[in-house]
Amino acid sequence: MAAAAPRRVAVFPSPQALGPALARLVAERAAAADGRFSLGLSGGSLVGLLARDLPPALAAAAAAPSRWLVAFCDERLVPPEHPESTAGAYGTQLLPRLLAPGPRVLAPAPGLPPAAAAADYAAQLRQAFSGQDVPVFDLLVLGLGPDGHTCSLFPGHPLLQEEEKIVAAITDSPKPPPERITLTLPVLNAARMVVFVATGEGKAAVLKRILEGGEEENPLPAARVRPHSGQLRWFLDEAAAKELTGPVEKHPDA
Ligand SMILES: O=C(O)[C@H](O)[C@@H](O)[C@H](O)[C@H](O)COP(=O)(O)O
Repeated sequence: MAAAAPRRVAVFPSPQALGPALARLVAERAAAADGRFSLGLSGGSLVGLLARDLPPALAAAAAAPSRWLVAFCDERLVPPEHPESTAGAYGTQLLPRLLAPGPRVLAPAPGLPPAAAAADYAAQLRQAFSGQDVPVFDLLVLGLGPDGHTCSLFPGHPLLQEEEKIVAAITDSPKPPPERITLTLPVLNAARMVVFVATGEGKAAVLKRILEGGEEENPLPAARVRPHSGQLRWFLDEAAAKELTGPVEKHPDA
């Protein structure tokens, strides 16, 4: 495996303090992007965090996301109006709160079976990132499960070996719903910057293992995210970071 990318670990007192810092980072990366800003978003608790803190951060910078391309790092194959839909959650909670004109949003086509949904989403990405063998996102914001999963890449799953596809289907996700599509590791590792966001005590043990446990023969999915030439950042709250003993950047209350 390639050498680990340099990484920074930032610890905030609470998710409420972390959110504005994450939003500022997104706004800064967008402002620094050359032309279009491509942003990949994950689901779970991130949706609420970004919906709360990204609109004010962009309003403060008077930045409209019209030059943004937003895509989802994984999606649960449920109808968009279903409470488990990541695109649906962003579509109702975040996107309407951004200044117009809004971003271009790529979302998996609803109603397709898993393999066809993955192929369709891969085709959308290939078109949006034409000229690149593997889409290079300016920023990917990833979550972390207590089992070490990220996107819909789960521990021990054959999808961890995927080297050709940029989007893969999964029909046996251990976290429901079982049918999903996900960006693959080659896409995650091609990004210019990856930020993992993990909050809560339930993530503490897995973070200790990923960040301070040393090399493993079969690394957890999140530990396999080591951008080839991009930056790797971790945004944690104190509860999630409570088992870490190595150096971290401590941030005061925002
Ligand atoms: O489908 C999903 O659930 C997400 O895309 C997944 O990758 C998520 O980011 C992690 O499971 C963390 O979720 P929480 O932040 O809600 O713990």
